[in-house]
Amino acid sequence: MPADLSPSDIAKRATARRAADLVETGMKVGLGTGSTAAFLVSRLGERLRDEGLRFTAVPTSTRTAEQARGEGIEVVTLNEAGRLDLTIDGADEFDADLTLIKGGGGAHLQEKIVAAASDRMVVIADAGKEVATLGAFPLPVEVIPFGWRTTQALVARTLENMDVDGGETVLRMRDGAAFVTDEGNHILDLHLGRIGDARALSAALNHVPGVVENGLFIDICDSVVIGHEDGSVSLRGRLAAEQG
Ligand SMILES: O=C[C@H](O)[C@H](O)[C@H](O)COP(=O)(O)O
Repeated sequence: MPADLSPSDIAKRATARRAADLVETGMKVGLGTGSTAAFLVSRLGERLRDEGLRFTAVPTSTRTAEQARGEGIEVVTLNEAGRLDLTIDGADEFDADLTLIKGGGGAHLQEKIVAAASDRMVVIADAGKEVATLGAFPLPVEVIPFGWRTTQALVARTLENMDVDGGETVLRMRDGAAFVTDEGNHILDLHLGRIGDARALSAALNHVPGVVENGLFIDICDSVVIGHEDGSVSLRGRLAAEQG
């Protein structure tokens, strides 16, 4: 291992390298966003140069698109690609049902659309992201800028009727201003502590006027590759079953 990688980065690199092996020449692949996904894109660039791997990528953010192009990967839009074979993406939390919280980097809207367009979604995550109950990580909710304070109040009222422990809703900030997503929207981070019923919460949040999409991914991810700090990986879901 290179001395400059932290234990956490060793875990991220391990999961990314294992998932990168799933990509085959000719595939159309959704590329996630975040620090773990960055290891994936870098590994795919290596495979492209070393093994002649050729595939088409649909990135889930401008950040990932820039990195992928820099690696020489062919990037197309989702509209150009249509149906995708596979999406590989990071997550902020996942539970035993492979329900996810995503959006810590503010990219969950594009990520959810790309994952939904894919035959399968494989998550790459370090072991610390596995939880018994979702909700310690604040749930990102993308809202349109128009009237966001009203949307925030409506979201707060919605949470009063939900099976959660907390209800604080915080506008995400960056450099002293409201964070702006690739789609020109803002993010409310919901500090819930515990999410008792992710399906009910997701439906209720997406029903609020002004909400574009929340960061819960339900029945979308089929496998998780978990990276450990010793450089090993373990599998959950379909990939675990396939590998026996
Ligand atoms: O919006 C960002 C994405 O959902 C990321 O995949 C998620 O936040 C995990 O990021 P990281 O790999 O940096 O922990």
